[in-house]
Amino acid sequence: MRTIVDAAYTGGNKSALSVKKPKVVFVLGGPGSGKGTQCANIVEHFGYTHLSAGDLLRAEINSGSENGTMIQNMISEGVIVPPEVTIKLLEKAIMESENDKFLIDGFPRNEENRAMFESVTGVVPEFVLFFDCSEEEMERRLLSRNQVAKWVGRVWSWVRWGNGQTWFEPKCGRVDDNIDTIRKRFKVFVDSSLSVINYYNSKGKVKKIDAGKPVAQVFEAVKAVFTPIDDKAAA
Ligand SMILES: Nc1ncnc2c1ncn2[C@@H]1O[C@H](COP(=O)(O)OP(=O)(O)O)[C@@H](O)[C@H]1O
Ligand SMILES: Nc1ccn([C@@H]2O[C@H](COP(=O)(O)OP(=O)(O)O)[C@@H](O)[C@H]2O)c(=O)n1
Ligand SMILES: [Mg+2]
Repeated sequence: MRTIVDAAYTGGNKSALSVKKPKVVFVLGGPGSGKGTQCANIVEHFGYTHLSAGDLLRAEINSGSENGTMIQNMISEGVIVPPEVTIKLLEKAIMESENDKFLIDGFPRNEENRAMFESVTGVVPEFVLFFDCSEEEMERRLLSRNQVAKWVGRVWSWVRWGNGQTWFEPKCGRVDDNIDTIRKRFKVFVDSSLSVINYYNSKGKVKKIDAGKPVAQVFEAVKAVFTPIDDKAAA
């Protein structure tokens, strides 16, 4: 059965989002710049729903969908998945939510993502939050995210098997948080994603945050962006 979301891709019909008209903020920045971490804070303080494009794609792999193998291969290589796949997942998540305010994290990652999202859904972002961070710092964070995931896996298998000698090295963490794929993801960010940030910058929509600082300090800067002007005057 054709759903209203499918209809958006089969020509002629209006996208479901052009009817819902959600308020959208794009959250962009290199891999490891802290998008997911700060989105969790924004959700808590400002009532947005967080949609991570990467998380939606990983959930699609785990659901056993027909696109799963293709997505898995592309993520392992650090390349960008065809936009119709990612947009469909975002549209579905937005339509299934009762909220009307969304942080879209890690999307659009190239011009094709951006142009198709705007033309299919008719939605333009309120603004774009850009986490600016050096590659050295992002690399450190991603490798440490991988280490933390591995230790969590080891402890989990220790608890599960009840002895210190695990029978297997658990496969934990993200397949793309290894140094080779991290470097490829940095290259994709510079070659393809920065142009999206430049595009929105030319429209005066980019709020740039220095993301190289500790989490709490980054969030202070983020809060200033989200706090309405009236509230700032009253504070
Ligand atoms: N400001 C920060 N300082 C140090 N580490 C951070 C900071 N923000 C996030 N991290 C850590 O860096 C890693 C990547 O953060 P994450 O939010 O997943 O980034 P992204 O979604 O942009 O890849 C995580 O392990 C996270 O705990
Ligand atoms: N718009 C998007 C977002 C993610 N992805 C894929 O998902 C991977 C992980 O994205 P992510 O946003 O979870 O990664 P981080 O920037 O959070 O580290 C990317 O390297 C791409 O392979 C994509 O193809 N298109
Ligand atoms: Mg992330």
